[in-house]
Amino acid sequence: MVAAAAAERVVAELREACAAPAARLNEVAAAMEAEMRAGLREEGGSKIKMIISYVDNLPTGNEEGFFYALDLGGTNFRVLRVHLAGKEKRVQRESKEVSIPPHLMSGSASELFGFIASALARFIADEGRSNVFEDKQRELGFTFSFPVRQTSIASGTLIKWTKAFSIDDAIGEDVVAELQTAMEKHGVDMRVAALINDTVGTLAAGRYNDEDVVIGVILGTGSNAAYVEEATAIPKFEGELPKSGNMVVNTEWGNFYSSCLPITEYDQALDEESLNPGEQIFEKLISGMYLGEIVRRVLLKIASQSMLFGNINHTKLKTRFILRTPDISAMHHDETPDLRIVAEKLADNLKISDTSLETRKMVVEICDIVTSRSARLAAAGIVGILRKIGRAVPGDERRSVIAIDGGLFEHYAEFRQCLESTLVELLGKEASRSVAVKLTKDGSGLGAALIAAAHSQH
Ligand SMILES: Nc1ncnc2c1ncn2[C@@H]1O[C@H](COP(=O)(O)OP(=O)(O)O)[C@@H](O)[C@H]1O
Ligand SMILES: O=P(O)(O)OC[C@H]1O[C@@H](O)[C@H](O)[C@@H](O)[C@@H]1O
Repeated sequence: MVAAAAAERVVAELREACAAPAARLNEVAAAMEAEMRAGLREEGGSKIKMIISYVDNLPTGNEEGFFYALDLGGTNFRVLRVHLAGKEKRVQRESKEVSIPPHLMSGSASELFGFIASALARFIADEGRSNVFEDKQRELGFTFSFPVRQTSIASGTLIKWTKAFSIDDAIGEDVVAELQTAMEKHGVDMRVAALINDTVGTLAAGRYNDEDVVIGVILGTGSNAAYVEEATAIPKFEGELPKSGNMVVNTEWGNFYSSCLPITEYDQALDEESLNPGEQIFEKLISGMYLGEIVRRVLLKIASQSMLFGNINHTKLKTRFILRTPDISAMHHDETPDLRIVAEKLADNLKISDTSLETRKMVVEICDIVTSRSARLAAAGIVGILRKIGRAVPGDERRSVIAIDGGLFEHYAEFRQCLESTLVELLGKEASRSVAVKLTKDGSGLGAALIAAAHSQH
């Protein structure tokens, strides 16, 4: 049938453009490692910022006390109170999660930080008069999942927004000062003991339960990675060398770019129409905010080049971000014999009905091509970091654990399996035996509390 042939051609071209064989992934890993070195050499040395976190000692497990955590991520915002109980490692957590009202993502800094401070004030008010603090001031770990040039453990200026945020008057401002001002306005008496990126929190939370954790990765709405670097391997670091000899670095790998990346026409169009054109290219290839959108663009091309979906109204199909990564995850994992879930998703989201089983299989294949590329590139980024720190290379017997959080990794099984199998493929059977990947939940909460505890004034 002509329609099927035209559609097949689109899929064949997509498969070719997204191809990420081991040879190409090794080029990506080598480019990542080279960009890491350039970013450590001098500020602005690379597109990847390689931000010094001022976290130079990771949790010991002895941390004790009550600490609060604020977690501002790409789609949600949480307030937590964490009770750390030392070696027993019983961690009690009370938390409240709120979705970030979309209008706040493009409003003003004072609106956003006012929203955060008011949620914090309500959380504390709901505690009632708890005497655990007596005369001590409450302390807070602030997890802020955007690129910040840290100036100390508890201060840093916003470099730029990413994902779906774009609040111009916050750029260049100290995000802790903004929060502190908003807290004072809302009568919240609390000290920000630490400002951390969520990858640093994930690394800290991972290390709390496993001393071999050396890398923290987020694969959620956005994507990023942090790792433990030797302080002497950071030429741009001018501070006093930490006693531990280590420094956690937030790579901000989402902004990585290399000509060896498998970029398609769909990625280029998505980037041109995004809030941050030319920025975060690696993130736009691999993270949860974008995978569904890439698939939508492929389906739109098929609809415009063939009658495969019949004579449909393209309005939905032309609506950006109408197809989300949870939707393609559901289609990708559809095990019903007639791919009924695929049919439902196409009808509900895109008004594409009465598809044949062949057409549904083609849609699943498109999800698989896009998601496999994403998972394989994420694995290549991890291998680049491992090689930078001389881990999992021939002769290295040390165990290396990668702590990973984020809704994409947690909920998309095909993605997770592809990432893990690609790590084995790239590292080789021998070396990959010393590497483990661990889903590490709540680095933004527990990790922030742990780092706040390590910098407590009590
Ligand atoms: N079932 C799912 N399958 C695939 N991806 C999912 C699923 N659920 C959530 N996600 C992805 O995870 C992202 C949310 O990640 P999460 O870590 O919870 O928050 P954030 O990244 O905003 O901090 C969503 O934007 C979405 O892309
Ligand atoms: O947890 P999220 O919202 O998916 O964020 C992941 C990453 O998203 C990127 O866009 C930010 O620049 C990083 O700082 C962040 O770590």
